[in-house]
Amino acid sequence: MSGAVPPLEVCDLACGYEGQAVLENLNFSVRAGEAFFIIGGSGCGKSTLLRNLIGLVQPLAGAVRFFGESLGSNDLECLRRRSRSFGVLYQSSALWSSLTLRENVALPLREYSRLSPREINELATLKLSQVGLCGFEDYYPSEISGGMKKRAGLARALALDPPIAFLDEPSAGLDPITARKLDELMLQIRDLFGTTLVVISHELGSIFRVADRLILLHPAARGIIAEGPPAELAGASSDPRVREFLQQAPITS
Ligand SMILES: Nc1ncnc2c1ncn2[C@@H]1O[C@H](COP(=O)(O)OP(=O)(O)OP(=O)(O)O)[C@@H](O)[C@H]1O
Repeated sequence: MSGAVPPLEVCDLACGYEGQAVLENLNFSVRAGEAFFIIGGSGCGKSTLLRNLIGLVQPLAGAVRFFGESLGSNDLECLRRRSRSFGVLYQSSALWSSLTLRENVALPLREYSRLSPREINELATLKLSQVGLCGFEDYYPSEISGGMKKRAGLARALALDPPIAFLDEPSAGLDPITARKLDELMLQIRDLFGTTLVVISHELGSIFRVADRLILLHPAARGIIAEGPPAELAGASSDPRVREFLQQAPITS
């Protein structure tokens, strides 16, 4: 794996609003096939960073590279390249309420693939079954639970088999059992499909169950104060801010 171009690389990134940096001098890279978490307390800039990573907002400085390439701004060709490079599960799941789950998952396939309508239907059905929603293809988002919405959003994020999936606070608003099942699903996706997961989270249970490595953001530092495997950082970091954040959680396998 060493020497390979990383799926995601962030170089000297500064991001913020109206010229004011919320985060600066960010440098990190994500390895192929890992579950990489971006964590930190409220207001440290997790969502701001995510918006910059997925191209919703242009960085104040620096670069975001997918497999060594900057994906540029928002013309149609860039959007196509982005849709092939990564999928996104938004915090709200962002499903279209007037479409069934199958139709929601079919949307990116209609937009960015050359498959026939029949193939798109079959693939959307397969994607839903891969996230445990077999039998719910014709349901509307209003007819399913919060956990099922997250699964459907994940199926849509993975519809085009992107090598990277960004997941924004996937367990937010879920009860502990549903959150745990979603964690298991994330691990299955990483292990079965080799998808590189970039997960925004402040759910410590999820961090310790799923993350291979993480970066911890801190608002006062306007950047990264720790990087590495969660258990290693919780046990060995000399920075009290890191221990304070990570030691609130029971460490589970
Ligand atoms: N659209 C915006 N315009 C100006 N400032 C913003 C905007 N969105 C966020 N901020 C500011 O940027 C900082 C980081 O916010 P951000 O939402 O990225 O943090 P977060 O870590 O995602 O927080 P949370 O966990 O509560 O969602 C905060 O000080 C916030 O007030």
